[in-house]
Amino acid sequence: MRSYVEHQRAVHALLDPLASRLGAAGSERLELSAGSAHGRVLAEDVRSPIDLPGFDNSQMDGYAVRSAELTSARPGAPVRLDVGRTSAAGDAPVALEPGTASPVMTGAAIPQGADAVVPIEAVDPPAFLGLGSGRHDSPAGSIVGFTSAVEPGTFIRRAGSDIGAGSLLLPAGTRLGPAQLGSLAAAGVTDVLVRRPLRVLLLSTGHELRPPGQPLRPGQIHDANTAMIGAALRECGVEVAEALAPDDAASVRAAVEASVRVAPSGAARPADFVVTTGGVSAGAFEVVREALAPLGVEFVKVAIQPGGPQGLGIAAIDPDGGGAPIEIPVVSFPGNPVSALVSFELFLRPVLRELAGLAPDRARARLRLAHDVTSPLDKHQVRRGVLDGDGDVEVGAPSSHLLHAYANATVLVHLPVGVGDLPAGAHVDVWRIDD
Ligand SMILES: Nc1nc2c(c(=O)[nH]1)N[C@H]1C(S)=C(S)[C@@H](COP(=O)(O)OP(=O)(O)OC[C@H]3O[C@@H](n4cnc5c(N)ncnc54)[C@H](O)[C@@H]3O)O[C@H]1N2
Ligand code: MOO
Repeated sequence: MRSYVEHQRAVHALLDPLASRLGAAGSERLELSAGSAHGRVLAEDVRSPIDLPGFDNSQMDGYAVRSAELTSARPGAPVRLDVGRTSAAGDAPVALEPGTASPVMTGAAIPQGADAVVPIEAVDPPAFLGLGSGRHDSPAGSIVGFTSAVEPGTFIRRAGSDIGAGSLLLPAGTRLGPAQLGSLAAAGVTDVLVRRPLRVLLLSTGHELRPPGQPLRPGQIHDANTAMIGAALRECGVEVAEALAPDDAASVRAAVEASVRVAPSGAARPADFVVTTGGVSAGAFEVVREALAPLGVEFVKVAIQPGGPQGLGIAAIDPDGGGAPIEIPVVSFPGNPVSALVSFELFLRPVLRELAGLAPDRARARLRLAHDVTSPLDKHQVRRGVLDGDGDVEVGAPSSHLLHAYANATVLVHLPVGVGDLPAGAHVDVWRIDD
């Protein structure tokens, strides 16, 4: 039986070569306004076409001044200046006449001739004179006083201080989240070249399965794995094609063969890899094993619970007969829903997130057990748990059909090989799954 870490490495080695398909060759250009670039990864460097800020502007609501005119300003000996023209956000720059101070608003262009801004709170009077309600400039004859000197540059946001025109805004490989999309928008960028996502065929197998919404005959159950593993794959930036295979090896094989064909219209791209659930253990109708073992997929037992029976390998497929075989990586998970999702967390999620330029690991912590637990000595057991009011771990039952309990869990609890009985208060490693 292979260890969990050995199998994790094997899955990594199987899928890591897919990185070569994610370069600029397979990339696509997306309009940022459509929102579809969110979460995608840049395929090329993006340089800023403009300075940001685009012009010197004020960091405060206040008065723009010539600092040299305020050098003598003291609390008992204020410098009084005539109020000049106002600069509001969106106004073209105005000129600051010598001997005047211009009302300037946050984000407004610094008037030509000014070299500092004094916040309104520090001005006498600490209010704009006659501005507002449709009045843009203070009445003629308005005067304001300043009671301290000001350093040149105070409260001025210089043009290009965030980034200069032509400088690297975002390097290739950047994942486009809110801050990155905002930064591109601020620079006026309208479209970007992004890496194409990997595409997977997600094949759920089982004669008993019916999609949610279809009536169940005796012995039938709803297909949970397609929705669950499909969502888990999408969270890793993977594009998912779903298929529910009837319970025979020929249809499993046909679904995998169809996934590697290039559609003549170019509408649906061929899959880069295949993930299956079900049909891998010791039963009489193990269709995945029957269909894919002859093509080169290996079925193994991993010292883990849940998720013991696993399959992986390269399937060599000759979709049109007689041609050169197409090789496609396959990862097969057991059908029990909890087993399938735990398998995904341990074996597939890290490598897929790495390929997508996302953080591969779950947030980890070492926490105390709220109660005694028992785990099989020869298996790495992964239980689902929640934290109690003290932040200690309440560990759920181990059975791999308890999907509802998984849906309410906030941590995966790791009880490695060699751990048998653990008392309340003992420390265990947990992965947070509550994001
Ligand atoms: N004699 C043995 N029996 C079993 C062994 C074993 O070593 N010897 N291993 C057990 C373990 S552990 C697991 S895990 C399962 C794995 O079975 P399969 O991968 O072959 O999966 P199935 O038999 O197809 O299904 C198992 C279970 O999960 C339900 N299922 C399957 N697909 C779905 C789905 N898409 N949505 C919801 N539920 C699904 C299925 O109805 C079964 O109840 O084998 C044990 N047996
Ligand atoms: O490995 Mo099975 O996943 O224990 O239920």
